[in-house]
Amino acid sequence: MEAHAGANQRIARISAHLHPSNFQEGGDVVIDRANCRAKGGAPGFKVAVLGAAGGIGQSLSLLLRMNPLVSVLHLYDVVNTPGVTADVSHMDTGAVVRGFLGQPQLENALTGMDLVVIPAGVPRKPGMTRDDLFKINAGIVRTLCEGIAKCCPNAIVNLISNPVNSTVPIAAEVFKKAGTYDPKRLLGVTALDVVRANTFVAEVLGVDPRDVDVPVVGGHAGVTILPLLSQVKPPSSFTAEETEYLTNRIQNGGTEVVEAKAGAGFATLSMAYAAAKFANSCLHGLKGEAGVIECAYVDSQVTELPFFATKVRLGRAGAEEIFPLGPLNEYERIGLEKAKRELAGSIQKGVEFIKK
Ligand SMILES: NC(=O)C1=CN([C@@H]2O[C@H](COP(=O)(O)OP(=O)(O)OC[C@H]3O[C@@H](n4cnc5c(N)ncnc54)[C@H](O)[C@@H]3O)[C@@H](O)[C@H]2O)C=CC1
Ligand SMILES: O=C([O-])CC(=O)C(=O)O
Repeated sequence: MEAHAGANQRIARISAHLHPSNFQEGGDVVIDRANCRAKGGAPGFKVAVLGAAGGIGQSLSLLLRMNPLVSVLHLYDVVNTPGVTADVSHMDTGAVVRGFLGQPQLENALTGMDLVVIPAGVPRKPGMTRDDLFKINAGIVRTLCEGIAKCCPNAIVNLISNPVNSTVPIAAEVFKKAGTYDPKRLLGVTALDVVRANTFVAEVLGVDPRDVDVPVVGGHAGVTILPLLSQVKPPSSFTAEETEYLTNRIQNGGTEVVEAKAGAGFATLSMAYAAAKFANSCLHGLKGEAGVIECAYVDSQVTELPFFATKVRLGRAGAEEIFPLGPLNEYERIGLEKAKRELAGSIQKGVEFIKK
């Protein structure tokens, strides 16, 4: 009889926590195995997704919940997190999932996190450039980074929100202002450019994309996306036409998807895949594994610019080593100059947004 009553109480507790009204009442913990008989929760890292209810955020949350290195997954957005959290929580994987809705719950979403992934903000529409998103996304990134500086200053940050070339400098300035800036922990996510480059190069070579590794340096917009085809692994040579075709296609991969979706969206699925892959590398780095290498847009001394994407080695402290560009051919040297000219302005714009 008593056991029966206990079970009923447990069930009532779970049902109450699942009710969407919890989100409006400021109760942030929604789906938490602490309420269940089996406590669950494998050892691992605590990861937050900010913008979790969006096109990228939803698929990314799904993929992160499948990652055995994630023990706690916090899903934060200004809309729709109750539904996304309930949905993702039904997956029979290990991580505890908690949802957080709206600015008043941002601090709870961030407290104690090891890794914060940010796909929050508006995406572009056909005809827009990534820079057209600056006005709205700059303010969103500032607010979220202020929260990170306050609640989890030691977390690794994976910044996806566009324009990445400017939002990373914005985040850096926010952290500097707060006195928490550690350049190694702030990573602009350019992984989709690498994923695209590997795919398109593999198509041309007629090989499996999983066997291809293309370094993509610079930034994440148009000519600032610079694939180094002379450094492709396995070593390969390309004709001038192939080089031109591949460089253009990699630089305009985002626009290719925006146009194909014809107003109904932008790259969300491939981006979620790329972000999950990149976050996974960050977690392997945090675990202390050796030889974890990815391209990322970081605080850098590789060029005269304060931020630049190159290969980095990920470790317990974040981007522990930043690799030089390596030998470039003439085509790449010209591309590099173009990339730097555009990047300089984008970086300046981000810095001024916080300093003004
Ligand atoms: N770095 C990269 O390679 C790529 C970056 N992106 C960028 O990622 C961003 C998100 O894209 P999508 O997911 O497709 O857009 P989306 O509009 O589908 O989702 C964005 C989400 O952010 C949320 N959001 C807005 N303001 C917020 C705030 N203050 N706090 C928390 N969440 C907030 C929205 O409610 C929405 O759920 C865009 O800026 C897009 O340009 C997209 C593809 C590739
Ligand atoms: O093109 C966009 O706006 C989204 C993006 O950054 C990409 O797909 O690379």
